[in-house]
Amino acid sequence: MENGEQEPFEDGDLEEDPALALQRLVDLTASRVTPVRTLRSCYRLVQELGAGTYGRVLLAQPRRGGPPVALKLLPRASASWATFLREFCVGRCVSSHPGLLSTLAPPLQSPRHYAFAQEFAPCGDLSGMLENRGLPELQLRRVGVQLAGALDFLHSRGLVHADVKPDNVLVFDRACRRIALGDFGLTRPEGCPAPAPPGPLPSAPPELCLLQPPDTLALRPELDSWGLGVLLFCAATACFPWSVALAPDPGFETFAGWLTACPQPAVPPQPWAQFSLAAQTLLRGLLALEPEKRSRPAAVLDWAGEPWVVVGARAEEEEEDFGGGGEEKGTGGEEEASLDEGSEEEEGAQMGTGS
Ligand SMILES: Nc1ncnc2c1ncn2[C@@H]1O[C@H](COP(=O)(O)OP(=O)(O)OP(=O)(O)O)[C@@H](O)[C@H]1O
Repeated sequence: MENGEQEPFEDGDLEEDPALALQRLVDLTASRVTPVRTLRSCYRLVQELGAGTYGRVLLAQPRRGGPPVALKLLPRASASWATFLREFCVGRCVSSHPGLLSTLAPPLQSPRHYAFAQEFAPCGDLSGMLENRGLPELQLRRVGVQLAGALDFLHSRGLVHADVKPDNVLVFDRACRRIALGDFGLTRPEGCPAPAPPGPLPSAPPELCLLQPPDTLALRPELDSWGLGVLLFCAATACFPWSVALAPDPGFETFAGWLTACPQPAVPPQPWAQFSLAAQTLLRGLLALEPEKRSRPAAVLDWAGEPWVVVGARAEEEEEDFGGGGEEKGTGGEEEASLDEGSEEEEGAQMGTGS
């Protein structure tokens, strides 16, 4: 923290009871949020990086120097103080792991926004890299291994991410030597009640899709195993295996039929036949229909030394495509970018006009 007081975070250690420890951190952090008249007093706001359900993420250059950051803005009109503090605290607690996006102190509040900075990923999120085609074999396995390590770390701290999907994987280089899982907005201690998803989500497991509001489900790490299985499928094929993990979705029915067929067919149905036997075994484990039978994310490591995709083996030049410099986002020119109205209206001016 900037005020020189010791920060209440101990290298990802959430102590004996993660829920109690997280609440203690939230309580301590509440008095340490720095009020600012405008975010522009601390940052030069460069461009919008993305927007989600809860807020916007801006590329920002700290005025005191240092590398550019991704500044997450949660509008005070819609985001609760507790939600903001919890997302910031979880992010700080897990920042020591390279597979989890680092969150930077201090948390800020301006008249219209709660905000905190995270390390900036120059290649954006994984869904942006999957617009036309799946990742080449090498990158695919790099993504799998890093996410397995990240989730294993999170679970060992008693936390469940609960929102593993391509949009939440940030990419630092197009060869995927470093990727990191971000967006800890839904991350909670294991055992916390999870509500039914607001609508059909392709990354949600069957037990969550079956929930009828107001019923809830206790969060378990197996939820993230399922999310990881769906994500690996997406990363390999550039599409989701189903719209929702419920019958009568045809993609889900095909998969569930393959999983439960007795005897097993010699060749799996499409689209699963494009995976190697190693990857089929991995995906069947991560995507087991019953949560208690699901593999832990670390199962990825058992299969990381073998090819995962057999059909449409990619040409070498494609691999090189992904290894190059690519379309990294920079900090732009010297001028501040003009962003949509609504970013910091309290400042009474569009970005690009003030300093
Ligand atoms: N550190 C970062 N570096 C680069 N881009 C980022 C970074 N963080 C977020 N983004 C971009 O902003 C988008 C939204 O970020 P984030 O998922 O944190 O917001 P959200 O409102 O919580 O979204 P969601 O609706 O998925 O919950 C990401 O999908 C990504 O494209």
